[in-house]
Amino acid sequence: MTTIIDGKAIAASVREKAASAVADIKSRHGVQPALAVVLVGEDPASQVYVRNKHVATEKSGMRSIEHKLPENTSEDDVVALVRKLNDDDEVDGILVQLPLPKHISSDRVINEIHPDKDVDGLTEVNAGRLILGKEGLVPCTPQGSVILAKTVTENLSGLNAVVVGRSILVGKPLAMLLLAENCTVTMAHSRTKDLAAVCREADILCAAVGIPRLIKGDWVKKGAIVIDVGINRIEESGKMRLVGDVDYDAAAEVAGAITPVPGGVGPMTIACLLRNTVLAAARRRGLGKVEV
Ligand SMILES: NC(=O)C1=CN([C@@H]2O[C@H](COP(=O)(O)OP(=O)(O)OC[C@H]3O[C@@H](n4cnc5c(N)ncnc54)[C@H](OP(=O)(O)O)[C@@H]3O)[C@@H](O)[C@H]2O)C=CC1
Ligand SMILES: Nc1nc(=O)c2c([nH]1)NC[C@@H]1CN(c3ccc(C(=O)N[C@@H](CCC(=O)O)C(=O)O)cc3)C=[N+]21
Ligand SMILES: [Mg+2]
Repeated sequence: MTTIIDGKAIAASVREKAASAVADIKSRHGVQPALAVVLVGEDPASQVYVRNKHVATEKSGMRSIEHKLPENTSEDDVVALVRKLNDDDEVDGILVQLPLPKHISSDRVINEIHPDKDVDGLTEVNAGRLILGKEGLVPCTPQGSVILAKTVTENLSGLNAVVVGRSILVGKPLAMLLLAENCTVTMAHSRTKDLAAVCREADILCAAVGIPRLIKGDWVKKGAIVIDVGINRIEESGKMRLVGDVDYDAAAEVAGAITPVPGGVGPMTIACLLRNTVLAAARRRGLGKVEV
């Protein structure tokens, strides 16, 4: 039998832990952790995500500060806002929603975020810490993906992990986290030869590509853990629907465990963002160790 990994339920438990840490911080130290989200432009999908983050942040007991800037905002103005948030002692976490409009360098903007407030874990400092095995803020989607895999098998040591996709936001940090779990990691991408054969070797198969149902059922090894990061909006029989990068129905026939889309990795991303914000608040404000 295939286990359908319930990302929504697991995310709810991560969010509960974050909420009780927030309550604890409030009662013991009288401070309310705060997350600032910066959204530039009117991309509909980004607006939905930012809205969801806002609701989840407030539900956890933290303060949510939204900065919505028009599409034509200059790079310098976005950088100026990030610097202002860096200097604001009440702000614990800063998230700049990606993608940014084309005239703005996301690399420049992201690296202006103070590493201790970088709850997305995307700055050079946090990416460096991850690769060096030092403590830092870990990107949310990869973090959530590994939590989900570990609900199936707590010990991932020695397993063959294949990560399809090598983006800075997902694929690369996910490969690093799986390596830290002592997996044997293969990173596949658009130039990989015979992707099907590479995938068939995977005990843990992670797809972070952005192509609907790229990964076919017969690319999945029997009993494998399949983590589908992809979020693709497609039109099917006249209706819009969300599908992953994995051909879910076919893959579920062979996988040992699989994440659905929606209800898999997506909710974990937001839960881990709350977790990172609590961790950032505790570290920055010198509140000692918090359990999240
Ligand atoms: N669930 C969640 O919370 C999140 C979901 N996502 C979703 O995850 C997916 C990936 O996002 P992201 O990493 O930002 O995407 P990017 O577009 O930044 O990266 C896509 C990666 O896929 C690789 N790729 C493209 N085509 C192929 C192919 N035919 N075969 C193998 N590899 C290929 C690219 O390779 P190359 O480097 O060679 O170009 C690249 O490394 C998207 O569907 C996105 O919506 C993203 C963030 C969070
Ligand atoms: N700086 C930055 N950090 C990000 O982490 C980031 C980003 N930019 N830009 C866009 C991507 C995408 N992303 C998602 C978050 C939640 C869901 C999510 O909650 N998904 C629900 C469904 C939501 C729906 O119905 O659309 C689910 O899969 O069940 C999906 C995708 C974060 N991203
Ligand atoms: Mg990219």
